[in-house]
Amino acid sequence: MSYSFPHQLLKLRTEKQLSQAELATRLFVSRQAVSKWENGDAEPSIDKLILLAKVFNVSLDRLILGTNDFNQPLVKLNNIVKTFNSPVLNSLDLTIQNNERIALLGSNGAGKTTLVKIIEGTLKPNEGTVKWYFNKNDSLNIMSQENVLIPTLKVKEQISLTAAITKVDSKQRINYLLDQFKLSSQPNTIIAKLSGGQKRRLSLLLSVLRQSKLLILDEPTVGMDLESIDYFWHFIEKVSGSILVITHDFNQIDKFFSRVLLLKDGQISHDIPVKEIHQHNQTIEQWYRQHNR
Ligand SMILES: Nc1ncnc2c1ncn2[C@@H]1O[C@H](COP(=O)(O)OP(=O)(O)OP(=O)(O)O)[C@@H](O)[C@H]1O
Repeated sequence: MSYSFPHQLLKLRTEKQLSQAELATRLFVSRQAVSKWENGDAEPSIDKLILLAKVFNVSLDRLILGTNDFNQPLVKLNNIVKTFNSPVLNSLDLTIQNNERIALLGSNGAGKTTLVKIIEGTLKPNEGTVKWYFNKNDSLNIMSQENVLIPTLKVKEQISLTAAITKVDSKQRINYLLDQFKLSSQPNTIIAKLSGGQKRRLSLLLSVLRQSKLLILDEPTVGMDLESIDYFWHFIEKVSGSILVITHDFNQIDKFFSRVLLLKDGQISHDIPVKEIHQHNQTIEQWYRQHNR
C-alpha cells in the first residue's frame, strides 16, 4: 500500500470532522485500530478500505494513493536567535508541514511561548528567518495564553465580532461550534460572568471559528475541568490542517499526536515521530522524563 494512506486517512477524517472514535464506530472497529492506521502501524483489510472510501465518498485510488500535499512545508524557521536578558533561543531550526499534529514540550522558561510567538509573527527574532508558505492572514489560527475575550460583551456578541474579523458568515458553523463547546445555552451571558473553564472553551471556539492550515494553541487546557479537557481533545482531533500545541497532557499526545518537539537549551533538542517513541514501548511521558533531564 502506498505510504500516503495514513496521511490521507487523517486528512479525510479531519475534513469530515470525525473523531477517531466516531469513524471507528462507523467501521465496526476499535478507536485504537483507526489510530494504528493513522500512525502507519497497521493497515485496514480490503473490506474496511471499501467502507472507508464510502464514508469519505472518495475513490479507493484517492484513499490509498491520495494527493501529495502532506509533504508541503507550511512554515520554515532558520537559525532563529532570541535574547531577552539572557539567550532564550539559540540557532533554532524548524519546519512544520501540512497535516501534522505536533506537541511542543519543554520545562518552564525553556522558551516555548517565545518560539510560538516567533512562528506566529507577533515577536521578532534577533537573528534568523521565518518563511511562510501560505497566507497567514487567512489561514493561521491562534489560541494564546493571554485572554483575548472582551469581558463586557455577551458570548454571542464576541462570537459575531470574531466572525466578522475572520470573515466567517456561516450561522450553521457558529451554532455547531456553540453546541460542540457546550455554550449553546449561554449566548446572552456577559463574558465577565463566565467561569474560567467556560472562558477557555469560548477562546478555543473563537480560535477554530474559521478553518485554518495551521492552528497554534498555547497550553489550551489550563483551567479546564476534566470533562472539558476530554471534550477539548475530542474536538481538536476533528480539526483539519496542522496543529502545534504547547501542552503537558501526555495521555492525549500518546493518542492523537504525530510528532513531538522538545525545546531545551534554546534549541529543538529532539524532534521525533510519536510512533517511533511507541515502537520503543515508551509512553510520551516516559520519553519526556528520560530526555528532558
Ligand atoms: N517579554 C519578555 N521580556 C523579558 N523576558 C522574557 C519575555 N518573554 C519571555 N521572557 C523570558 O524568556 C524565557 C522563556 O519564556 P517563555 O515564556 O517563552 O517560556 P515557556 O517555555 O513558554 O515557559 P512556561 O512553560 O513557564 O510557560 C523566560 O526566562 C522568560 O522570563
